Amino acid sequence: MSIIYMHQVSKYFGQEKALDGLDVEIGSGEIYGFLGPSGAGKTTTIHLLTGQMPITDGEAEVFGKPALQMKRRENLQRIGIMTEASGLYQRLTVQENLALFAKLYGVKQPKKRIDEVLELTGMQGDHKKLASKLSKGMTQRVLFARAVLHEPELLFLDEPTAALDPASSSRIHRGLKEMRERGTTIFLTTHDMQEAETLCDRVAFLDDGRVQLSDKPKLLRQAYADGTISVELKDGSAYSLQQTKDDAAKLADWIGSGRVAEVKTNLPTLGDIFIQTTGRELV
Ligand SMILES: Nc1ncnc2c1ncn2[C@@H]1O[C@H](COP(=O)(O)OP(=O)(O)OP(=O)(O)O)[C@@H](O)[C@H]1O
Repeated sequence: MSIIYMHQVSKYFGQEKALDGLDVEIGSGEIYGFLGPSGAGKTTTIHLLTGQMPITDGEAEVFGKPALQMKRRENLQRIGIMTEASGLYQRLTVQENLALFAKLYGVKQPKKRIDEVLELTGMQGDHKKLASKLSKGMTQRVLFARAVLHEPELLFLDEPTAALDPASSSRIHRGLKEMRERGTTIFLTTHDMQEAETLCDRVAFLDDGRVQLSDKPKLLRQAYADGTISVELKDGSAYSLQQTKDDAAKLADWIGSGRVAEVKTNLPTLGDIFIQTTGRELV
C-alpha cells in the first residue's frame, strides 16, 4: 500500500492555481525529495497532505485515508511535521519545549527520548537555552528534534537543512537514513541538489503545479547524460571527449601510451536536468 497517494490534485487560492493535476505516490520507507523553484507549490503540498487545508480537486490520501483526516489527533500521532510555520515557545528552554511536546504526544520514557533527539541534532550542550536565544540553525535543529520526537511513521520536512552548516546537515542526513532503515517514510522539500542526490531514494521535479519528472536520482542522471566523457592525463591536462570516431581513436592512443590518469562519464546534476526539462532554474 502507498503511504502517500495523490491523483490529479489541484489547489486553488481564490483564482490562483497553486497545484494543477499533481500525481505523487510514495511507498513505505522511502525518502522522497520534492524539488521545485520558489512558489512551485512544495509547501502547499505538505499542507494538503497533513490535513491543514483541503484540496480543491482530485484525490489525496495518507495511510489510505483522505489527507484532511490527518489533522485528527489519532492520525497526527503517526506523522511528524517540520515547516517554516512550525514555531517554538520562545519563553521556554529547548528541553522544556521538547518535554511539552513529548507530553502532548504521549511519548514513553520522555527523558530518554529527549536525550536521544538532542544527541541526534547535536543540541545536547544547548538544552538549557531559551528558544528566544537560539540562532536560526539551532532553531531549525530543535524543530527537527521535535518533529521526530514521537518516532512518527511518516515525516514531512520542508527544507530541513536550509539554515544549517555542513556538519549539522550531515548529522541530520545520518539521522534520516537511520529512520529510513527503521521503516520511516520521509517526504522532504529541498533546494539543495547534493542533498537530493545523496539522500533521496526518489526525487520529483515540481513545476507549473505538477510533477514534470520523477525517478531515482542516479537513473535520472544516467538517462540525461550526453554521452561525453572527461579524461585527465598524467601531465594534469584534462579533456572532454565526444562519442565520435576521432575522439575514440584519441582516447585509445592515450591509453596505449600510458598517459591516462582518470576517465569519467560526464553526468548532469539534478539542477541541469531541471533546467533541461522545464527551462527554469531550480532556485
Ligand atoms: N495561504 C495562501 N493563500 C494564498 N496563496 C497561497 C497560500 N499559500 C501559498 N500560496 C501561493 O501558492 C503558490 C505555491 O506556494 P508554496 O508556498 O507552496 O511554494 P513553495 O514551492 O513551497 O515555495 P518556496 O520554495 O518559496 O517555499 C504560490 O504562488 C503562493 O503565493
